[in-house]
Amino acid sequence: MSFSRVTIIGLGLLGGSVGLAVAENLPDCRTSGYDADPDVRQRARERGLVDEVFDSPAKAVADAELVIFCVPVGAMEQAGAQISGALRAGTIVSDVGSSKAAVGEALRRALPQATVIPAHPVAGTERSGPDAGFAHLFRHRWCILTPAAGTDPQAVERLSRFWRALGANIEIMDAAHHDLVLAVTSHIPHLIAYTIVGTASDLEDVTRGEVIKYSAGGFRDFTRIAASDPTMWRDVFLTNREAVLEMLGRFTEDLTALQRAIRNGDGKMLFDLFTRTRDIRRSIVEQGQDDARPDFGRGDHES
Ligand SMILES: NC(=O)c1ccc[n+]([C@@H]2O[C@H](COP(=O)([O-])OP(=O)(O)OC[C@H]3O[C@@H](n4cnc5c(N)ncnc54)[C@H](O)[C@@H]3O)[C@@H](O)[C@H]2O)c1
Ligand SMILES: O=C(O)C(=O)C[C@]1(C(=O)O)C=C[C@@H](O)C=C1
Repeated sequence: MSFSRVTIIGLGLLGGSVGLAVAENLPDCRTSGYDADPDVRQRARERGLVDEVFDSPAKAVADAELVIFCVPVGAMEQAGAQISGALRAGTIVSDVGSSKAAVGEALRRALPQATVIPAHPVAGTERSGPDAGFAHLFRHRWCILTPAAGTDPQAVERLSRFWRALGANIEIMDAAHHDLVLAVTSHIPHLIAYTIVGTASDLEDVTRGEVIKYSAGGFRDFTRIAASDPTMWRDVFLTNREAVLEMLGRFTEDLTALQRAIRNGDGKMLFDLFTRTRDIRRSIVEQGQDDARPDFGRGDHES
């Protein structure tokens, strides 16, 4: 059975995209929404991100069968607590947060009576806010569900069906494993982008104007990632601290080995590594996961 009433808490990039994707793919499902920021609520009404925007979180969730929290991961517990007295029995509670173990614990603490199934659509852009969302965001993307052991399998299947209807592919994973994998594939790449753009802007011998003027493809790609929302990413690093620190330790060791290879003129090491990494890129393209493809759902929304 699919959901006929879904509430979205947080109407920025992710919340807005979920609302628009439901309208496009599940026309029989009615959506309601709430955001803590009155300006965002106003813009969400103007853009029609959900069928009805409420000024109170309790009213927004009153008849929901599914509530999805689309707020920064550090705000999940407080956002959950705001609706704790207002949920119907049997409501499924989920989220879209980028880290999963801490978010699952936060939502279960705030809503002990609810069926909590954390989720992470691995899809996004560097943009944020109510103007950033679009209906195709989840098409051909993975959505990872991290239910705790013992979660009702029918509820998990119901949520999986919901995300499949929005175009996503489903993977079910242990929350701790999710956090380790995403530390490598998403969180550390963002940290590297923030670092390299920060370093470039702090240089004394190279002016900020030169950095902007001569930014070639590689650096420009880093600047896109480094433009991502500061609140969201602060919270990701604070909630996925252990996995990020573990992977950062490995990364730092590998970077030091590269530094040594450059100093020692060890061309073979550099060539072998660059050959291995090129093969990874080729595998991604071969598997059809290259988001430069025209139907990947980003194109017309890029600024
Ligand atoms: N941006 C991405 O690429 C991306 C991708 C996948 C998952 N996520 C996750 O999605 C979530 C939302 O990210 P986003 O990019 O949509 O951010 P966003 O800044 O675009 O939207 C977040 C919204 O949450 C609202 N909010 C904050 N606290 C609230 C509260 N207590 N109650 C109600 N509303 C509240 C804010 O006002 C804001 O409008 C985060 O947990 C993030 O980790 C983001
Ligand atoms: O494409 C981008 O701009 C993103 O950063 C999206 C991205 C990612 O790292 O892949 C960012 C955070 C998420 O939790 C999921 C997706």
